[in-house]
Amino acid sequence: MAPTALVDSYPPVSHDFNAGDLTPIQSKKLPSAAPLSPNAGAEMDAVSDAVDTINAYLGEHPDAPRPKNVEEAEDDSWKTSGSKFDAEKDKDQFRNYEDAMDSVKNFYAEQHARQTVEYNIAMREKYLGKDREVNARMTIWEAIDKLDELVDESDPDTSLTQSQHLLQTAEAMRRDGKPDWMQLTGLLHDLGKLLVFFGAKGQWDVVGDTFVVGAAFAPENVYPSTFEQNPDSVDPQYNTELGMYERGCGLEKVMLSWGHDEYMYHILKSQSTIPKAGLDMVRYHSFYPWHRGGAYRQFHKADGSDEDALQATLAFNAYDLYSKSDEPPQMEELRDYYSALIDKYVPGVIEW
Ligand SMILES: O[C@H]1[C@H](O)[C@@H](O)[C@H](O)[C@@H](O)[C@H]1O
Ligand SMILES: [Fe+2]
Repeated sequence: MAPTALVDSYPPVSHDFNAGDLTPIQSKKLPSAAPLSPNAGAEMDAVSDAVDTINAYLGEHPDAPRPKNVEEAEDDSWKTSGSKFDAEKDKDQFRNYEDAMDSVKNFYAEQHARQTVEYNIAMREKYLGKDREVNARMTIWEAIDKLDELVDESDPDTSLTQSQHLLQTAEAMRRDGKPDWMQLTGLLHDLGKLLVFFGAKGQWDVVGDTFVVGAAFAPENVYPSTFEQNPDSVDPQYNTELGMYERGCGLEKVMLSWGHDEYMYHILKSQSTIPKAGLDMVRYHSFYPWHRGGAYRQFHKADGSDEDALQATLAFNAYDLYSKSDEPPQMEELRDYYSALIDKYVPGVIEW
């Protein structure tokens, strides 16, 4: 605000203030203005201590005792408040795979045939193993710009660029008053698609919905018949309800088809301070047969941690999917706002 506006909106300040105008009671309470007493330093210290005490009392002093997990407690409503921005949208217009373009159908035919257990182990070794190579050193903004070189073949719902989709997701959350870390998660969730530039075999091992490998392919997946081309579908180690896993082992122990979710989850887990719920949103956002279809519950851990992850993923999903029909956002106008969130949770140069 311009200084003139400030002056206009308040009663005019009197410039002829005179200490002699103070009533005797007031002047008694104030330390004398001049000359400085030999004790001035000590008096100032006393005043400053008193201010600290008051601030501590108000809970505003950095050293004031604060309730534990104050951030989490404040943010709790995101779990249950749902989404408002999409109230008027026709949800049936999204994820219509029956009438999708051939490129989408061909994408899933290839992905479902090629995502095997063997391939998944090799990719985890390559991208997450202790000897993993750093593919690039980039800030989040550089990564967002780079991702615009990709056109996602699996997506029947958007013709916008990747950066526009990321901003739409984040902006819809911002409009609905979701916490800052969640807005940031919206902005970052697809950056794992950079795998396309880091030696992926194609798009089939980067984008699209994810599913469990190493157990029977669930019918809740899109185009489920295309899994017949996957050699694991006839392997008795893998083609049963539990496959190579134990009931209740927890999703943490289950391998999801390799792609941008799992990769980005690990990048953020090791190089950001985004809370666990945000990491889960990234890790499971493409796991539609699970979060939308209700499949793979046999692997849920009894301690409720997978239910928590499901709640987080569902809270995220509406923004990811239904913001795709929003107006394309103006990147330049939003840069400062999101830069502050990036600096708070995932600053500087990231090792990709
Ligand atoms: O086509 C889309 C796209 O690749 C998304 O990034 C992914 O999260 C979705 O699950 C998928 O359906
Ligand atoms: Fe995604």
